[in-house]
Parts: sequence; structure tokens; C-alpha cells
Amino acid sequence: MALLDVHHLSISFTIHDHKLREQVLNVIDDLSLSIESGEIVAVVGASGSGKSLLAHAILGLLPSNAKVNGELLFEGEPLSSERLHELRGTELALIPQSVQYLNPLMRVGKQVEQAVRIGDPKKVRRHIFQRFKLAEETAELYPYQLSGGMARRVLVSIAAGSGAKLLIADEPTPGLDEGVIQQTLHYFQELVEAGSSIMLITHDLAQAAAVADRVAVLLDGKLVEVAPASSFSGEGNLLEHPYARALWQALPQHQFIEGKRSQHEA
Ligand SMILES: Nc1ncnc2c1ncn2[C@@H]1O[C@H](COP(=O)(O)OP(=O)(O)OP(=O)(O)O)[C@@H](O)[C@H]1O
Ligand code: NI
Repeated sequence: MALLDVHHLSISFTIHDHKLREQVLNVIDDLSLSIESGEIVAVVGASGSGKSLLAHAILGLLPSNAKVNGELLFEGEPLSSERLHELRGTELALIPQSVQYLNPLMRVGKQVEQAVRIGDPKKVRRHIFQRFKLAEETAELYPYQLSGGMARRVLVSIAAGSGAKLLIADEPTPGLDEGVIQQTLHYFQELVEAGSSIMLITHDLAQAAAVADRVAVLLDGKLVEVAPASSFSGEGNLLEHPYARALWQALPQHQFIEGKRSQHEA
């Protein structure tokens, strides 16, 4: 049994164009994906492809005007709204894309400690802060006193502290320096070794292929490919969908190799 099963998920919004005509926007189209226990699955796609909506659908955080079809199962049981209410922040945690999700009125140390379920909250928070190079004094600050990178590390700390079975990380690393990015990804791998599973949402295919077990490629609300990370290698010939291959081949490091070779051949 998979930890998470997304079966034929479709999401649409009804919007009004400038002539006030109704238009239905299909933002997620018949998407099926599962995450096994102990797996890191990356969801990769361009801006606007539907990554955050997928995350919000799983966590039951879609805006009320979203029309949703399909089925979401966690440990084989439907994610009803009552169940979501119980599971959110305990078994299911989100690292949100925006740092605006921090509570502006609460010191950040407390926000992390409140999320801790196993062990002494203060000790766990201290340990996580050390891991993410957040100075102990940071705990006393309010979100507005943090830099963007610090706020993002606090968001990761909150989710990490929860010890959730499934962590959904929505673009957790932009704005962080390379060292902290590597630390964050390494920490995800440790969480998985300790029994968690992770959905890593990113537009960075190189990062996805490096840390995930499987990579799902989203194009305009449709999953066009779900492949083992190992298929993202060489020229991408193991990938089935041309968009997945094109994304892989478009990485700067590949153009460099390509450039070298054509120079050599010339
Ligand atoms: N409340 C809404 N009403 C109408 N359209 C919406 C709404 N929320 C999102 N959308 C549209 O759904 C599409 C997918 O949005 P989503 O935020 O999931 O993209 P994303 O892949 O997370 O992008 P990014 O990488 O920029 O975060 C976009 O075209 C967006 O404009
Ligand atoms: Ni997003």
C-alpha cells in the first residue's frame, strides 16, 4: 500500500474574462501519482504548471472556489476534511512556498517548538536550528525581523520538527545559499532514512534528479512523465516524453557538454 495515492485528480477554476464571460480554467488535469513509504518523489515543472495546487489539494488547502475531482488516499484511506484536520501538521506537513505562512505575531522559536511532537520541543528546536545554521538568538525574533533566507530555514525547521510521515516541500530552497541548499537536501534524506517520505516540489530538475527516487514532470497541469531519477542521465534517452527530455537536455551543464563536443567535432 502506498503512503499517498493521488487518483485522477483534476482541479479547475471558473473565472470571468474582461467581457465578464465565464471561463473554466483546468489547472490540474487527470493527475495520478503515488508516493511509497520511504520515498522522495520530486515534482518538477515550469512556473504555473500546477505544482503548488497539487500540494494544496493534498493538504486540503485549496481556495473554496476550486472545483476538485478525483481521489486522495493516505495510507489507503480517503483524505476527508475531518481526517485532514487531524493529519495536518502531524502526519502530513507542508513547507509552504511563501514565507508569509509564518505567524507574524509569534516568535519563530515558539512556532518551531509548537510543531514538535516527539521529544522535548526546546531540545528538538535547538538541534534543528543548529542544523540549519540559525543562531540560537533567532528563536526570540518575529518573522519580520528575519531575512528571506532565514525565514525559509524557519519554515523548513517547522516541518522538520513535526516528524511527519509525509513532508510536502513546495520550493523549499530558493534564495538560500548553496551550502544551506545542500544541507536542506541532506536533511531530507536523513528524514527519509528515519522513516518519512517527501514530495519535493521544485523547478530545478538537476536538484530533483540528484535527491529524489522518482521524478514526476508536470506540464500545464498534466503529468507527462514519472521516471526513476536514474533515467535523468546522459542524453535522457530513457525518458519517454519529449518535454521531459527537453527539460533535461536544456540544463546549462548539458549545453556546456554539448558545446564542448561540437567544438571538438568541428
Ligand atoms: N485561485 C486561483 N484562481 C484561478 N487560477 C489559479 C488560482 N490559483 C492558481 N491558479 C492558476 O493555476 C495555475 C497553477 O498554479 P500553481 O500555483 O499551482 O503553479 P506552480 O507550478 O506552483 O507555479 P510556481 O512555480 O510559480 O510556484 C496557474 O496558471 C495559476 O494562475
Ligand atoms: Ni508554486
